[in-house]
Formats: sequence, C-alpha cells, structure tokens
Amino acid sequence: MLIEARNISLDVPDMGHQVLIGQRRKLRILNNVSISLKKGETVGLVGESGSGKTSLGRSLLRLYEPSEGQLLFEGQDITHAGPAQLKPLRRRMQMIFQDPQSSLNPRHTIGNILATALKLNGMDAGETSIAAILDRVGLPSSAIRRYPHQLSGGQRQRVGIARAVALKPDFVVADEIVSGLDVSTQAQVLDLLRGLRDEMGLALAFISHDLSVVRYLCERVVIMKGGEIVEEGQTAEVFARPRTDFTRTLIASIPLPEVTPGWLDETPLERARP
Ligand SMILES: Nc1ncnc2c1ncn2[C@@H]1O[C@H](COP(=O)(O)OP(=O)(O)OP(=O)(O)O)[C@@H](O)[C@H]1O
Repeated sequence: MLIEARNISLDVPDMGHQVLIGQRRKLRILNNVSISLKKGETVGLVGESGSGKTSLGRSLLRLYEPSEGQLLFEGQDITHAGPAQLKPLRRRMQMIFQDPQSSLNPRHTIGNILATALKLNGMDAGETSIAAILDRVGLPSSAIRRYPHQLSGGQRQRVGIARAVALKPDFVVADEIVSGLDVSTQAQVLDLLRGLRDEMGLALAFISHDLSVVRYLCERVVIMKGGEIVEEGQTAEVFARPRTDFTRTLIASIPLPEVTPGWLDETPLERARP
C-alpha cells in the first residue's frame, strides 16, 4: 500500500469556544477515518461543505499531524514524523489547490514558480526542462515569462498541475481543482490530469463536489459527513446502489440540468459538447 490511514482523528483548538467561554476546548474535525491508496489508484473524496474532505486530504499528506490513529507511507509510520523524516517524502506527496490564483505567487513568473519548486527538491530547473514540463501540460514555452494574472483560469490550473507533477510525485491530492472553471475547460483539465496519472502511475485523492467528475476519474469513492466516512466502495457500485440515505440524497441533489439516466456513463467532455 502506498498510503494508509488507520483510524485517524484530527482535533483542532476550538477558537470560538475559547473566545466566548474563555476555556480551551478541542474540536474534532476528523473522526476515526480509515482509507488507503495503492500506486496508480484514484479515490474520490465527496461530501457536503465542511464534511472534512480538505482536512483528510491534508492529513494524508501529513501536512496535519493526526491526533489519533496511524498514517503510513509505503508501510513506514509517519504519524508523528519530524521534519527530517518527512523531508525526503515531501517531493513524493504533492497537492494541487482549488484556486491557483492564490496558490501561485503573483509576483513571480511561471518559469520562476516552477524553477523554485524544482530547485527546492534538487531537480533540474533549466529552461529546457521547464519548457518540456509546460509542453506536457499543454502550455506554450512563452508562458515561462508570463505572470499568473496574465493566464486564463484553465491555464493557471495547468501551471498548478505542472508544479505538482514536475516533482515526479507518487501521491497527489487534488482539492476541487476544476470548480472555478467553465465546463469545457474543466473537461480539458481533467483529461490532462487523467493522462498524467496513467502515464506516471500516480495515486490520486480527488476531492470534488461534482459527482459526475468523480465518476469520470475515480474507481473508488469515499462519501464523508461530519468528519467521518459514511460510505465507500467502487464508484459505479456506490452510485448505482447507494447504501445510505445520505448518499442517495447527495446523488439526487446533483444540480445538473442535463442529468439523464445515462449521465453517469458520459465523460465530462461528452457532456460539455453542445
Ligand atoms: N484549522 C482549523 N481550525 C478550526 N476548524 C477547522 C480547521 N480546519 C477545518 N476546520 C473545520 O473543520 C470542518 C471540515 O473542514 P474541511 O475544510 O476539511 O471541509 P471540506 O469538506 O473540505 O469543506 P469544503 O467543501 O467547504 O472545502 C469545517 O467545519 C471547518 O470549519
């Protein structure tokens, strides 16, 4: 197993309580969550806003230290690993963010942003290798000298993907990476991510509100509610025969006018066609 979370919980300080009541109290935002990913496998993390998807994604990357349970990377226990133990693993575990506008430094050119990430990880940051990375994510080499604000939303998200995959990671968490984009740009970005995943054998935790997108990309899905996993399984199976009322409601509430009996079998690209 590449990544394995065993019964992890995550507590954060309850600041509201501290301010109002003046006492320290903890807020449990993940409770007893178990999930694992093999090399090359994609799991969708789905659930309503505030259900804990991002917190779980960040915990799997060991950006958060679990309060309880165990986190393993290639069988190595990294639950309470310090910076020295985590350093060689950081390159191998990457995140692609929802909003590349705020995750890309606006004062740096795209070339600089990619070079910095590569250099920090001791990798070749020459212009030729950066141009090759840009080409792989469908951007022209002239993007090297552009600033994030000079690119479209879709192009910025390609840079976000480029920054993550340039480091040749094994595991990527993609957090709502297409939610700000129009439908046809979404489809292109998802196709790019799918191609890279297959080519590189990436394990992918894909966080999304959009179940049709999850169906397109993820062989397994985990449904979250209130910091817990309420249902999980093969995506097609969970969507066809949801076991909980919660999942049934979630599926029924998909706000897509084009939802038809066959919609789950269409790719986002097919659905984007007029
Ligand atoms: N550092 C923190 N301190 C306090 N509360 C937090 C912290 N991080 C997350 N939370 C709370 O934990 C819950 C889960 O948040 P999280 O962002 O993981 O949910 P989510 O499912 O990703 O939501 P969304 O879809 O809106 O991004 C929310 O109620 C959030 O307010």
